[in-house]
Amino acid sequence: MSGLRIHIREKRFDGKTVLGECTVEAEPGEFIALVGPSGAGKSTLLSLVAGLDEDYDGEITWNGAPLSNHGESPAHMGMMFQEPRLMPWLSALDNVKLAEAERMARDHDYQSNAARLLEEVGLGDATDFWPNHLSGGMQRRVALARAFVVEPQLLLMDEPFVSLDMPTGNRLRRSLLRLCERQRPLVLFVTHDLREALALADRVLFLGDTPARVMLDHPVEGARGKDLESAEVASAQQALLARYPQLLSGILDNARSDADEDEDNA
Ligand SMILES: Nc1ncnc2c1ncn2[C@@H]1O[C@H](COP(=O)(O)OP(=O)(O)OP(=O)(O)O)[C@@H](O)[C@H]1O
Repeated sequence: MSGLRIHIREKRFDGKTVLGECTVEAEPGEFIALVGPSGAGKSTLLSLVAGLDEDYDGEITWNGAPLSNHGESPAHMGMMFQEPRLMPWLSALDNVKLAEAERMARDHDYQSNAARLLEEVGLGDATDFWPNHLSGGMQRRVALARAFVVEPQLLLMDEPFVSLDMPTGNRLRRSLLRLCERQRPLVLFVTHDLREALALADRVLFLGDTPARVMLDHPVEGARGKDLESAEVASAQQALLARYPQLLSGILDNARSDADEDEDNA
């Protein structure tokens, strides 16, 4: 098949099975959100796909070939995490260029896309800034540009916009969708915010149970890029909650306690 196929039979940490039987198939260009209660194994699953952890029983393939971090990966892969993980001694531009280094070494005619990507995410005037002179939202923009500069066929995102204020998060979500529209990567996007999943994704996968497995594969109605705070997203969330109350209670409890924490910190 074309695209991504994940078949995990088992993933253990310290003798404890964290992921059980999990199968996910996804086509190139799809945007898939992965949600589930805290500790369900979302980040673990992403790190297996990223090849950061190869100690598991199962197979992960891209267009039928093993997707491995060793040697040449069959899919250009982009990643973005909760923390922007920028090199503090490099400018914004050089941080993005760093992700192109391998490609530049391989292809001497390759022209850097780093400046154009920074322009696209709204940082055209800040390319020479050091990370510690950038706001948290701007640092995430650099990380977003860096994820896309490799023109990824597969983009792995682990809560990339968590703990940003709503307007900053919304601007980043819009930038992400614009870049997706142009480059059409397959996106695996981990979030604990069900509204964010319903606003961005084509499909939402719910990871849950012990050991974790995919408990629900939910196609999202409507176009990508809904407003997180819209009535459309609220009613989609309500409908899901009414249909799968047991499944979603853990996720919504997380979201509520995060919101309480944000209020306490405000
Ligand atoms: N390196 C590790 N060593 C041991 N246990 C680990 C390790 N990484 C994760 N775990 C355990 O695996 C389980 C799944 O963790 P994971 O971080 O993947 O969950 P998650 O769904 O991403 O959670 P959250 O939403 O809180 O980030 C948890 O019980 C966690 O404690």
